[in-house]
This record gives sequence, structure tokens and C-alpha cells, in this order.
Amino acid sequence: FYDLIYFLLYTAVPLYSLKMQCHETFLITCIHTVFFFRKNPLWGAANTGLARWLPAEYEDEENQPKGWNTGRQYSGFQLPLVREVSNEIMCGSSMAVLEDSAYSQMLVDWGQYIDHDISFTPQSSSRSTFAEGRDCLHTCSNADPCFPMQTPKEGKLSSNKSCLPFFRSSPACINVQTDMRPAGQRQQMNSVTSFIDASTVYGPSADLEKTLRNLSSSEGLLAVNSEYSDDGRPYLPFVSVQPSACLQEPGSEPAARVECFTAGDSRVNEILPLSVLHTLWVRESAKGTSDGHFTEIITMRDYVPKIMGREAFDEYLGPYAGYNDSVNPSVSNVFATAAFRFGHVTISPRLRRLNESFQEHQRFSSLSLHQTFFSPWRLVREGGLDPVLRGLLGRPAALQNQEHLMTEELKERLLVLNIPETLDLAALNLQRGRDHGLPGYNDWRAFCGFDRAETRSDLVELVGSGVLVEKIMDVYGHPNNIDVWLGGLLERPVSGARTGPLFACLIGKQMKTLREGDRFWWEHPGVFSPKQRQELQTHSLSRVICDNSGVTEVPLDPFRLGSYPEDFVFCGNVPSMDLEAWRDVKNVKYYYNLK
Ligand code: HEM
Ligand SMILES: [Ca+2]
Repeated sequence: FYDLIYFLLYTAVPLYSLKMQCHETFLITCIHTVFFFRKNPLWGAANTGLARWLPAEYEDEENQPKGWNTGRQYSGFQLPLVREVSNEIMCGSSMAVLEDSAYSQMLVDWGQYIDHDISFTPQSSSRSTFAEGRDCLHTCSNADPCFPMQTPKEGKLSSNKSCLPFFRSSPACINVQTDMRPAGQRQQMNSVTSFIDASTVYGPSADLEKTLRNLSSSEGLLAVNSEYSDDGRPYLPFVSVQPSACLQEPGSEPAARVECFTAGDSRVNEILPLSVLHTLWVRESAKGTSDGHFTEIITMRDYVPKIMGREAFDEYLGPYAGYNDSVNPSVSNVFATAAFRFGHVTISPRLRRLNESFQEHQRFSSLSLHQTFFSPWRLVREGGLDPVLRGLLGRPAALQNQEHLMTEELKERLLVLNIPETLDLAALNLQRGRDHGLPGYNDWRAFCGFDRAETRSDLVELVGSGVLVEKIMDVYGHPNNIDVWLGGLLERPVSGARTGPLFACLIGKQMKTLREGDRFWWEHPGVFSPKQRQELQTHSLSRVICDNSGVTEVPLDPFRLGSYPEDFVFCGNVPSMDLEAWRDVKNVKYYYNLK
């Protein structure tokens, strides 16, 4: 039966959708959210529950986050305030941020971009408490959906209130898993498709995709900005509801507003490099090529081994073993809420903008990270994509450093939309983990088959710093109480990796499900012909940059930090795909690839 359905999906449905939406002779991918007919149609689909790999731990078993009830004891201690943990541990000294000697800032921003393809945990749409209607921005008491982060006296941020606002994540309506869920327990949602399928470009649903397309284009191309262009290349369109919340150039006329960009993912404006990556892929999509599959290849071939290390990659993923319909590809709660947020400590406090010789730009100086939040005007008015792209390629990522974990740009000056005060990303990550009832660090170590850290000396072994372990024990009291995001982050990195053993395990397991649980994974026999697969492998992020920006020299591997000019090549020397492999239209099965 499934074979029959499979056949239909590769023939009838593609032909139908081709008629509806496709364009260009060289089209490879058209739509990517068709999920009916599958054995488990909700697995990996947008707006379904995040998968639970361990049962949730709520204070009332069902709904109340960890830390909700003051005085509640865990292993004999109260959980520390998240802002206190952040103050004590994330920013222990004023030592300068270290630079990664191996990897570029592009590695970091790719991490954020790909994360936005695979997870988005929506927050409560209600801004005030259900019972009394008190606004979550102003109350410092816990009442659903408000779970404010109390601040220690010396840890106040811009508003000078005794707490920072926090909106609980929405409870999930559709759950895809029953085994790990005691009935009635609160679960959280993923509002995007878990699959790596360029939902950042086309949106996670056919409806959103329609709004992103240029309706007057017979070829079904994505809409682009009608007011501004980047030296002839398109920008993303502006959001339709204007004026939007994005920041404006100081002193600019109201008529010269640069609104928020719109894209397949609504977080596109958060920081400048993210908008740059979104724009590149919208430009690339106009070529009618298979951006979803390129994203898979770049992620699994070029990105994942660098963050988890080659050895751990071989252990947790190994070579592609084919599609397995009993693997649930849905993103897990612990991956989205803890493990993949490892990236938050690899972000550099400054965004460099570089000229054609990869030196500081004469006109557009480097920026503090917070100056790039929700500021699309800095692309439109300050030289377009190229100076930022060169900065991402030519400057290092921040190297996680136990003396100075998260840049103050994110710890003290984070902006998120609709909250008119600055926030602390470390505190938010910790509070989000408690909101979701994530089990603690030790439980996740056991889940991965590692020993629990029972004593200080166990922790010193894992973390590698007695001073840091003192601080951890001072705030948490007991190793079992350590929040999983923090514990995972502090582990010494695996050799050749940017994550410790716990996060390498959790990221490795997740990446395996995303690969093996995806029927349309590019290596799955039948999705492409062997010749096409060979061609797809010649494609690279460097080629995408060359084809869609004014950058003319790139490193062959854009995630590796190189020196200019020795490690850079001219775009003419960057391999590109030969589309001949797609010309054989008789080969319907391979031609109409559908995700
Ligand atoms: C300057 C860059 C970045 C900023 C400003 C940023 C900011 C944020 C914010 C505000 C959240 C939501 C926090 C919450 O309320 O729970 C978030 C979530 C997240 N971030 Fe980042 N982030 C950045 C870079 C990264 C990077 C480099 C990675 C990974 C390599 C990453 C991975 C994640 C993940 C997995 C989530 C959870 C997504 C979800 O399921 O909703 N972020 N980030
Ligand atoms: Ca997706």
C-alpha cells in the first residue's frame, strides 16, 4: 500500500502541484509541505508538538513549570533564579571574548538560520494573565501565561523592575507521540516543519507560501522588494502591516521608512546576518533550483561535523542508512530548548563589515551586535548584503570561553519584538527550559548513556574548571538541579568540536532523525538519480554567495576561517552544478522531486 502511495507522490501529486506552482525547465523542488499519505502524517509537520525524549517534569505533574512555586525543594535546595545563574556563571569576568581560530562567523549564523528551518516554539498569544487580565509585561507574579524572571537586586536591566517579563510557550494542540506523555501533561509546539526543507524561504505551510509568492509572476517566483534593490539584486519584501516594529535610521524622514522584511520565517529581522542569509536564499530560489536540498547538504556535510566533531558525527550519524518510516523526525523539546541553543555562546559581540579587500569598510564601520537587532535599514542604507557577507566569511566566530560565556550584547541588551525592554538571553533559555518542564542535566546524561555527575569532582572532570564548578554548586546546591542548557554548555568540548559530549549526543540523535526520518532526503534512492546526486554535491554555500551577491572572492568552505587573500578563491573557480543531469524529462521519478 505504501509503495503505491509512494508512487503516486512521485508522479500524480508532483504533476498536479507542478501545474499549480512550478516554473522553469530546471525546476527541481516545488512544494515541501505535502504530508498526507504518510504512515505517520503528523511527524515533522508544522504546528504539532515537539517530541519528548524524556517525560516532562512539572511541579504539579501536569502544567506548572519548574521554579513556579516558591520554596519548592529539589534535592534539598530551591532552584536558583535564572537571572542569578546568568549573572554568576555566564559573565564571570571582564576578559575579552576569545576568537575561534578555525571557524568563521558564518558557521554561527548558519546555525541560527538552520535552527529557524527546524524549530519555532510559539509563545502564548495572550499577553495577559487568564484569570485577572494582568499584563505579563507589568506583573512580577506567576499566573499563566506569565512566568516572570525575578531579578536579584544587583541584576536589574533597563526597566529597573524586580523581574523580567516572560511569556510561557503555547501548549500544543496536536501531539505526535503518546509514549512519553502521561495523559493531560502540557506539551509545547513546533510551528515550523522539522524537516530541513527551506521553510525559512517558502514558509512552513502552503497558505503562507502563497502569500510569499509574486502573484503576477506566471513562473510563481517569490515576491521581492518593490521599493529598494541592492545594486540590482532584490531585497526581501516588506511586511504588509505598516508601520512595522523594526528600528529606523536615526533622523530619517517618515517617508523613508525601511520596514521589517518578510520571509518564510517570521524571525528574519532579529539580527542582520540572519536577514542576509534569508535574502541570499530568496535570490537563489529565483533560479528554480532545489534550495531545500542544498540546505540539507550544506548542513549535514559542512556544518554538523564541525559543531559536534567528526568522531561524534561518525558515532551518532555515520553514513546515510536510508529512509526509515519508523523514525520520528519531529524536533525534540530538549534539542530546541537546550542543546541547539549552544550557539548562543558562540556569537561575537561585533559585526564586522568589510570592503572588497576584506578590510574594515571605510564607510560602514563594524557594529555592536545590539545595533543590528531588527534593523533592516542597515542593509538598505548601508551598502547592502556584501559588506556583511564579507564580515561573516572573513572574521572568526567567538570561541566559547569559561571565563566569559555569553556576550553582554545578548546577556544585557537583547531585544525581542513586542517587549519594550532589554532582556537576557541566558536567563530566557533557562526559564524556557523550566517552562517546558525539561528534566535536569543529569537525567539527560543518563539518557545519553553517560554517568551522572554525583559529586563536585565528577563535575570538575566534565567541566574542566574547579572555579566554575564552585560557582555552579554555589548557585544550584546539587548537581541534579543543574538546568540542562547550562550543564550541557559548560562541558568541555569533545575533540574537534564546539560542543561537549551531552550536546554532541543530543544534536547527533536529532540530526539522525531529521535525516533518516525524511522521505525526501536528498540521498534517499528515488529522490534523485545517481548523476543528479553527484551534481548536487558540487554545490556549496560559497557558490550561492557568488551567484547571489556582489562578493567576488570566497573561501571554498565558508565555515572555515581563512586569511585573505591566501585562502580565498575567485568565484569563477568555485565549482557549480551542471544542470544537464536534470534535462532528461523522461525520467519523471527523478525530475519531479517533491518535498
Ligand atoms: C545574535 C544571534 C542570536 C540571537 C539574537 C538569538 C536570539 C534568540 C531568542 C530571543 C530566542 C528565543 C528565546 C526564548 O524566549 O526562549 C532564541 C531561540 C533559539 N535560538 Fe537563538 N539567537 C541567536 C543565535 C542563535 C544561534 C547561533 C543558534 C544555534 C546555533 C540559535 C539557536 C536557537 C534555538 C534552537 C532556539 C529555540 C527555537 C525555538 O524552538 O523556538 N540561536 N534565540
Ligand atoms: Ca523546516
